[in-house]
Amino acid sequence: MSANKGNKSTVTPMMAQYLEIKSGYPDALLFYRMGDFYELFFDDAVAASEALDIALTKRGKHEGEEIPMCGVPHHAAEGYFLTLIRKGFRVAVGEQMEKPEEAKKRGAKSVVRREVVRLVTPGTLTEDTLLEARRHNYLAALGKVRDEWALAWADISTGAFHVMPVGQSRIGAELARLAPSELLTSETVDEELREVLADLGAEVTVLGNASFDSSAAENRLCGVFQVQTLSGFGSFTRAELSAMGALADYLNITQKGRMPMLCPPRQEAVSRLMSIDAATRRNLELTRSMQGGRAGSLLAVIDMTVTAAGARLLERRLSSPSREVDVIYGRLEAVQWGTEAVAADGVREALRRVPDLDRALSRLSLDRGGPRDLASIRNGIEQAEAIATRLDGVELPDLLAGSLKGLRGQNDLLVQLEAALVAEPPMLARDGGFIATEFNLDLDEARRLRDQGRGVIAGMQVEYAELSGITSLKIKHNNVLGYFIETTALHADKMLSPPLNETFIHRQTTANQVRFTTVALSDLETRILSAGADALTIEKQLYETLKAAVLDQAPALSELALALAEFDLSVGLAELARQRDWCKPKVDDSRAFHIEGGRHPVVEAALKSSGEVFIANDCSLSANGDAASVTLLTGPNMAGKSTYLRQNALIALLAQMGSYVPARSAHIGVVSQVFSRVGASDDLARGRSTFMVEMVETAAILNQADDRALVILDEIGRGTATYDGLSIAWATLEHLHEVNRVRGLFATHYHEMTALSAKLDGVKNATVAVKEWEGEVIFLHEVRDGAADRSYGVQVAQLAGLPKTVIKRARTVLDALEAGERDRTSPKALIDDLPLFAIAALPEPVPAKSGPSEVEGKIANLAPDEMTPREALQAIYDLKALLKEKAG
Ligand SMILES: Nc1ncnc2c1ncn2[C@@H]1O[C@H](COP(=O)(O)OP(=O)(O)OP(=O)(O)O)[C@@H](O)[C@H]1O
Repeated sequence: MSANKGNKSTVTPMMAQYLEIKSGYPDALLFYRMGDFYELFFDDAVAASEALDIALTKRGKHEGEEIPMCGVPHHAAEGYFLTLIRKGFRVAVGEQMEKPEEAKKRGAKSVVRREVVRLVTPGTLTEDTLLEARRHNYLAALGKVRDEWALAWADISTGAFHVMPVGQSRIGAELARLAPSELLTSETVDEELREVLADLGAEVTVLGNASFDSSAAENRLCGVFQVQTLSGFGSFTRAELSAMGALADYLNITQKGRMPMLCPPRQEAVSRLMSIDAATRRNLELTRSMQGGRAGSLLAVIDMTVTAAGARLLERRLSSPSREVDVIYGRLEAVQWGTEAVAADGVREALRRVPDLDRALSRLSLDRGGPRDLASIRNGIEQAEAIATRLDGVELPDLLAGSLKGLRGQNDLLVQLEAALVAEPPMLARDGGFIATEFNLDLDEARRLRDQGRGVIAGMQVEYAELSGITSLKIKHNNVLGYFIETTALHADKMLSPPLNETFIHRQTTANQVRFTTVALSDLETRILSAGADALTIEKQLYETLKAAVLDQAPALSELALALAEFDLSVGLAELARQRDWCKPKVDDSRAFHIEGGRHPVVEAALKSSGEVFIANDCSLSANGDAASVTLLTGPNMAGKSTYLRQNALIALLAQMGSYVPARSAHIGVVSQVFSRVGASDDLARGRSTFMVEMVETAAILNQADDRALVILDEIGRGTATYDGLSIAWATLEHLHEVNRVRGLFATHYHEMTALSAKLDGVKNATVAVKEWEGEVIFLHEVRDGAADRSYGVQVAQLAGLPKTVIKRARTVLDALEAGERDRTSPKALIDDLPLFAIAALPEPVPAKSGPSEVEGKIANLAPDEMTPREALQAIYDLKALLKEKAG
């Protein structure tokens, strides 16, 4: 049953109000506040009960039919909001705007006034419980005016606000970088970009074109920032204004006019950042692993920050490495300071005590905060001061010297907050108890009266017990009766008869108890209550004053929070470099790419946890002038080709985000774009064939890569028939070399391609070494110059546990094919010549000989303590060779 068919004349006043409010929010689930609960009705109730797995009940009738209903307690609502949002719903929160008594004054049948105070959507969350502390929660808007596009994005939980123009072909990549949880588009844009947006995985909210009107946007934004003109913030294109304006409009709609604190918009220039498209991000597992979570991603492995804001800054940097040498250099200097300075450890310790200032500030500005947020601000400033003092007189690199300035200047606010707040205040201002004693004399006085009153009540209980002779008599309190005297029903008669009934006034009889009051108790209660209420009123006023004092300093506090995050990130990356033995890369404007002893940080960490060692490898892609430099990598399956390819891309990326890198040394001429593709990855979700996806992605590289691009191609062409695949891979490599002139790594199983190195100056061959022993492969994971002779696919299949008969048969087929290729016989003729498949009897194991053998003798002569690992390995090979020889 739908709520919309309600005929208001036949419905109860409350249902009429419900339907009226609901009609304004047809796309949201309306949480309608009723006392201590939020209730949902009609279709909303059915959908919510299913999504939340809560009971669906009924409440009254509407047009003769029962109304489906479900409800959740208001204090637990946040959790339910989150579940619903994760399941793709949006929630409208309808609150009671007055007390029931106030409504009654308007007439007995009046309904409490209710209004939607907030629309909860994925991009507009602020509650700690709903957010991931270490990740940004971006709300983005995509604006288009004529043929210009722009992206604006904000994190209202921290106040960050950015905008930038974007070319249409880059929209997907930029959205992949930001990974917003909600994207706003206009009706027109939504149609035009349906496919890109579907790929995004974010909630797309389509707004009317009016929200994107660029002229209205200017006024709206001037209103938000309370300025006459936006020119103080920079000059914006019409498309940028449109995107920012839509964002502001949406915040206004969802927050019901209560604008969150937003920093002035910062313009980002695309040309200053390394460009990494969506497929590359997925493929390199930068911030999310292939499984979708943070675990297993590069971010998870390198995150040694100790504050939430530091972790968010790290994610930002990793998602958008710079291509400006100065910026990169500045960040690297900061990390270097962290690795060397004695003071860095102390800074890290102080940072551990820093709370999430950004999010506390944002909640306070939206009036969703409480005393605990004030305490977060206090504790944050305290630690900032402590760090600043610790660094007094210490020589700092420019970036951190700038941050140090941001840490200072909040002493007045700190003094005020320290004096005002108790050490650990409660979350909500509602119940008081957060202002310290001796901060406000009136408050101290009101509290004294209130607390004394409680002492007097205890005395009164003793007095009445004596008077009545009932030792079990108690004075209790509840929200309905206030203070009352209670005895068991056993004493009812006595209490209700003279002389006691002259003092005790009967109030209530329950199954087992009788309750009374007295004139003296009522008086005392009034005094306690008013003292308590006075105390609460004063505390609430003080809360408002303190909140205003904090918000007054909001811009400076945001700067302070950023400065703390910068310190956290620098010392976090320094700690990482120290622990993992990473080196400071050299980054410049050349076209160098020279890495010695490079490692894959994620694979290395995984191997380490199982006690294995990662083999470091060099990589040299340095290019002459504007020529290309591509290494063609061949080698068996499982040898480590993919790992090698990715590790070099990751090293470039880490260097340009301003981090040390997992290598012995690294020299990188700035990379403007990174492309990484793996052949034939499934993309069934998008309904494209694997090969089609591979080709679409390859096309994107060939069309976009310039001579500053780093291109990593892993087995391109393997998704189709051998000769088609080889031809495509061949032509792709030629194009990358001749036209795009990139620096790149190209892994392939098409050994025919190794011939290209003779024809193309910028192409050289490399292979990952293996040793073959008795038909088995031993992976050495060493990258060497030269080409692999074969793929060892059959041997790997054997390792994977394919039945021995299948392996044997595969060997026969392979030998025939290889022999045929040499003699140029057609495959058809070869197949015809092969003997039929038969389950061959496996050879019996050779029985062991008795007595010490020659092999055993040699083993006895080995001196392990004097051998290098290489000599030891060689000795094992020799022994095995001997064994084989003996076995004949
Ligand atoms: N340098 C290394 N040192 C130690 N172990 C490594 C190294 N490189 C790779 N490995 C190990 O080898 C495994 C296979 O590596 P990878 O997937 O890169 O091989 P591949 O050559 O790309 O294989 P395929 O051709 O089958 O895709 C990895 O999971 C890792 O455990």
